[in-house]
Amino acid sequence: MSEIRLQQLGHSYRPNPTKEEDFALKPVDLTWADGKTYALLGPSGCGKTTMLNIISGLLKPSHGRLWFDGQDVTGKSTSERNIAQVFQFPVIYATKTVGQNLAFPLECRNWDTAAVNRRVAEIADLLELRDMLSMPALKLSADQKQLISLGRGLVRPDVSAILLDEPLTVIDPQLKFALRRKLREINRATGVTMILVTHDQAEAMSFADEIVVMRDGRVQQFGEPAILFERPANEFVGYFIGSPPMNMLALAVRDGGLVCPALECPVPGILRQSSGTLRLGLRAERIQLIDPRPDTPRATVVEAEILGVEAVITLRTETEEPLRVKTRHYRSIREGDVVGLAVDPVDMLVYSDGDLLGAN
Ligand SMILES: Nc1ncnc2c1ncn2[C@@H]1O[C@H](COP(=O)(O)OP(=O)(O)OP(=O)(O)O)[C@@H](O)[C@H]1O
Repeated sequence: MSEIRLQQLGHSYRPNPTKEEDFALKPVDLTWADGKTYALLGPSGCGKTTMLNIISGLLKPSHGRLWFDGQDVTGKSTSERNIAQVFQFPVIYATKTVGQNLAFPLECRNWDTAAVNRRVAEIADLLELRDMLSMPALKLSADQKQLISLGRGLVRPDVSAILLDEPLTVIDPQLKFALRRKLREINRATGVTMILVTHDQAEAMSFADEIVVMRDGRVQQFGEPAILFERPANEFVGYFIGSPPMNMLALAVRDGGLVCPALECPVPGILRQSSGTLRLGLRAERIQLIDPRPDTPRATVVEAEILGVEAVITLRTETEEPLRVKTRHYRSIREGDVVGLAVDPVDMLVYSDGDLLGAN
């Protein structure tokens, strides 16, 4: 198991890259600690698979170096790196039993039969596949087949990391939750580093200790799920993380201070000379709906989307800007109602030309 370090690692599929746009992955420095769970998250085409393939050794980067535990592995093959991979579709040996599938990587390394059986039993226990060892692998459900794919990686005690490329895509929604939890349990039990590629923010948030958010080949933010939610480094992260996305409201400068016309309130913030387009970022979960009073900002209810115990209320502010609020107290709210808004200044984030300027 290894610490993985990317040193100015980047990739262009073009022979002579000259401009930034030529890079599918813009050069980046990142360090992933041994034993944690990570997610690479971003929309289609943002460079997640390119980064994963460089780490696995399927793709040689055009720029930078890759280090595993201080050892330069940039030029090494996948097998020399000891990386295990789980893909979108389970990869199993269809003619073999579950046990034979798990044993195969060890037999290829010439382990003796007794040691193979011991290790296969250990891994089968961990994956809760012990009762199925003699069953044909083909007979298993899609989530169990994914566990076999994972098991074939885990069975090697020297595996550096397990890379998971959208492994939950073909899993039924009801089973996804259980399999995701199982992956985390396995990570905690074995201490093996896991890197999950996904475009699903909920999946990334519930799986990973830390998330790398990417867009257009560039790392936008790297951090714990709670930090990405509470302090998105830029408007894209605020939009991509959270459901609904972070609200963005226009800001104006009055008498040297910041004000939000939609909320009719001052916004604490550090204002620099160079400040460009200023916007206020507000999470839908941090806005309270109250009875309208003359001294509070108001908005009109456009629609309510009921999600069970809570609802997302879409409002139109007095400046005609849309605003979304997530609340449990929605039962008496009707379309066309005028409601009051309450926001704690600590929840106000100021963005200048898209980047976080300062939290208050
Ligand atoms: N073999 C290739 N040759 C040329 N360009 C490529 C190649 N593979 C990927 N690209 C381009 O590199 C960029 C990043 O692609 P990549 O597959 O890494 O993104 P992704 O985030 O994994 O997308 P998805 O979620 O759709 O798989 C895209 O613009 C893609 O078109």
